[in-house]
Amino acid sequence: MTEQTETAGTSGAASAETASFTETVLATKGLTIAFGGHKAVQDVDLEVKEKSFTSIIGPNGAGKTTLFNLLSGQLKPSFGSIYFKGQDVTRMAPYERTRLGMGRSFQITNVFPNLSVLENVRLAVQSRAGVRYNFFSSLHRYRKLEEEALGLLELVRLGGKAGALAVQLAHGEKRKLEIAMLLALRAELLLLDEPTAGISVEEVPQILEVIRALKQEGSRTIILIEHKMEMVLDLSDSIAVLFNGSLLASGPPADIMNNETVQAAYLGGLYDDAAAVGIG
Ligand SMILES: Nc1ncnc2c1ncn2[C@@H]1O[C@H](COP(=O)(O)OP(=O)(O)OP(=O)(O)O)[C@@H](O)[C@H]1O
Repeated sequence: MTEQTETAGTSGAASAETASFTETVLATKGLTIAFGGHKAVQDVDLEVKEKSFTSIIGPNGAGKTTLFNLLSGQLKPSFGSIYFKGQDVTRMAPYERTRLGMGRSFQITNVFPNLSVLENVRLAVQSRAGVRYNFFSSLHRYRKLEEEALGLLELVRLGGKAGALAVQLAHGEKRKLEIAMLLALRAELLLLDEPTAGISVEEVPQILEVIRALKQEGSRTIILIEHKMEMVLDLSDSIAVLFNGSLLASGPPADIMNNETVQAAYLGGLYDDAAAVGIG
């Protein structure tokens, strides 16, 4: 059922407006998970190029979040494998994947509500540095950690809130803080699961701006689950369409829009956001 349209970089001759990506950073082979008799993710072969921006779309219940749970290690597959930078991570625990550079925002559980925004990010930087290096004791090194934390807060447009308590942040600002803490862990692969879900309409453009800034900075691979199609089309180098747990198609946005299998699914009334996508 899977129809692979040409993905950016796989041809070696990407179009003028599409960046060229060569290295595969994440791959799944035959990834499947069944809950009882129901296959929520079925035989998914996904290939994500290093430093590319991929969106995963599909109707409610298509298996998008389940796929993320498999990628981040919250769930173990019934069949299939996951490779990160060529290494088989299928059986690794979530924290091991995080250490390798796979980052998912909700894994950030250590937001201290009564510490400042800056202190939260500084602690995340420190915990990463503490894992990889020796304990930081000197004031000079402490200031380095704080500088890094401040830089990350600027990147997520939270520099002006550095001194605020985390508990005082608006919902959208909390999302930005989570992203900053994820960046503090030096995640090379960011798994962003509907970052605009549940935030106010006014805050959506700010989250979009942060995600666009991360993309433009260009040092990370980003996979986004998102229902807001204008955002998906604006940001994505590649789109993967999930349908009933299967990968229906993947490729550059223009190819996905023109893909007959995707169109048939949309025109069949099986996809709620058809109008937003502009198909049909
Ligand atoms: N732990 C679980 N046990 C049983 N069924 C599950 C479990 N997790 C997910 N499912 C089922 O797997 C299917 C895929 O769910 P999933 O949440 O991954 O979809 P989704 O594409 O993320 O949907 P949405 O866009 O609504 O978030 C659904 O039918 C869901 O009910």
